[in-house]
Amino acid sequence: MAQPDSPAEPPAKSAERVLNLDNGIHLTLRTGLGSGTLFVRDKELAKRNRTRLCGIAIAGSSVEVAIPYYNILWATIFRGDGRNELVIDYAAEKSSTQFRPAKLRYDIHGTPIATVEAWVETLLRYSYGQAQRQRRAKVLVNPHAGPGGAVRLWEHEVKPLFEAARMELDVVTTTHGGEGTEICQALDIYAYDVVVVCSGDGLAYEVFNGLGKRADARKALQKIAVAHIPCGSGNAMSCNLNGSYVPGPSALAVIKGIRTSVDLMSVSQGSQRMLSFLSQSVGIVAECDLGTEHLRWLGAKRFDVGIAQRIFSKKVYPCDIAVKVEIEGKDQIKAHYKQNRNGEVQNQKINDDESIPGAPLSTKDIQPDVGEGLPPLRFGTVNDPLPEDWQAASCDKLGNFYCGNMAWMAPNANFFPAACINDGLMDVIINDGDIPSLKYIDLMTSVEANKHFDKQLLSYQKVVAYRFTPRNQTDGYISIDGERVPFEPFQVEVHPGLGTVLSKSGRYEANGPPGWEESV
Ligand SMILES: Nc1ncnc2c1ncn2[C@@H]1O[C@H](COP(=O)(O)OP(=O)(O)OP(=O)(O)O)[C@@H](O)[C@H]1O
Repeated sequence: MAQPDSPAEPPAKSAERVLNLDNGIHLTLRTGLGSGTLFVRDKELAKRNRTRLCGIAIAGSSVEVAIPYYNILWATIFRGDGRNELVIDYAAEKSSTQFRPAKLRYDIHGTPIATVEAWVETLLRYSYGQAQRQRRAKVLVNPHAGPGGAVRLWEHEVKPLFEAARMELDVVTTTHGGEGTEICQALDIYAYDVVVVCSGDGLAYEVFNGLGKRADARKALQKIAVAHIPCGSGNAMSCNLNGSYVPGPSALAVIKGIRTSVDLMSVSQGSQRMLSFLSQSVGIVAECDLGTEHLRWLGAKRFDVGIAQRIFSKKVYPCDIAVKVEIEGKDQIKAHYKQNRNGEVQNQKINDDESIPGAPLSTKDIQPDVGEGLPPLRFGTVNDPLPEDWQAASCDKLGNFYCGNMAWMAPNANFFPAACINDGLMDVIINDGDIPSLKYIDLMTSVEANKHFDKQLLSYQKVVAYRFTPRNQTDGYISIDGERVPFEPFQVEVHPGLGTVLSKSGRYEANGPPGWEESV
């Protein structure tokens, strides 16, 4: 089980680490290698949890149980009529995908209250680390997301944990498409810390766009973190930020999540400008996503079925692509990933103070700071002349154009292993569509094993902007974050660290491109 970051110094004094209560109850806070755990010496509790608690086998003493700090949701002193009680709420692991809130209650009449208060504060400090406690959340639940069931998942798997963590919840079940945008456009950004979407990635797209449409867009995107509870079929955002595609562990990751700057992208098409947080695609992947809506009941499997159905058709998508490339060459990209990964501690917004600026940015193209709305477009719109220093190419045989801002696009689909959360760069992969079927199958199936990155058939670049212009086709699929947009030219540029999310570790949870550790 993942642990939160090491608690900030100063370390607790020994009296703050061990709490001795009546009836032989000892509560010990143990940090250090492999621990970060509350040990509870309590015969009765140990008897009830004979073998395991929170997924941790009980070692050594048969009267001691272990609860990782990561699972601690809250601790408080309940002051009753002449009887004070220490109450500790934690997430008990029912299975690897399900947590249930549970409580420890101990009478503390024989212990000075100040001692217990100090111990409680130490426990909370260790358990939350850099994460904000008791977040105020606007929760949006899309009852029609993915295979359905988001309302049930929210009620049973998530809400009880959020409540046990004493989060302040304002819940809306959406009634129509676009409501996420409307709500976030009008949101009182000083009344909330986070917008949590219980949905697929579509509702997160609406939230970013709602915040982006405001006159104070930049402030709103910095002040309000966006978090995802996976209830759709792809659930990319949660895979990347929570390291999970199921609601229970994701709920815990959101409770303990760290505010982190995330790159966002502006897409201009016709006279429209929209924000994209995840991806844009044209070709086989776009068709598999948007052309399989009728298979929604299959959950994530609908993408596999879509790929299999299309791979033999050798369909090509003629187009012009112009790119402002920042890093070319797979070895250089691995080296960039390594650099970024090793220095990424800086990517976290160290606390929740809204005045903390976004993460340090590695891109050379920082946008000028003008006004409070969305940053101005550095490269103009799709209707402007193409900048001269962009690499332009005509692609007659394109099979797949895929631009990603996150690594996983769905569970087991780490399409962009070199993606970094706020390096100010977008990852673009391109492959032809007329490659032999068996090689195509090999290429597509190698994504699941994270072996596609080094394949010669696949080009992989890091870019700051591009323009895509379809040619010789009357209609087709263009996907922006999984939403269909008109089959017309579009242009995209990245905004370094413009958005804010809650992440488990201040970076994407994916493993990186194969062999990045050895790159120089
Ligand atoms: N109550 C509702 N009725 C109809 N549409 C809704 C409602 N609430 C939200 N939507 C729309 O549903 C779209 C898809 O939502 P979402 O991403 O949450 O689920 P999904 O598409 O099923 O998930 P995935 O992208 O993983 O397949 C969103 O663009 C949103 O506009």
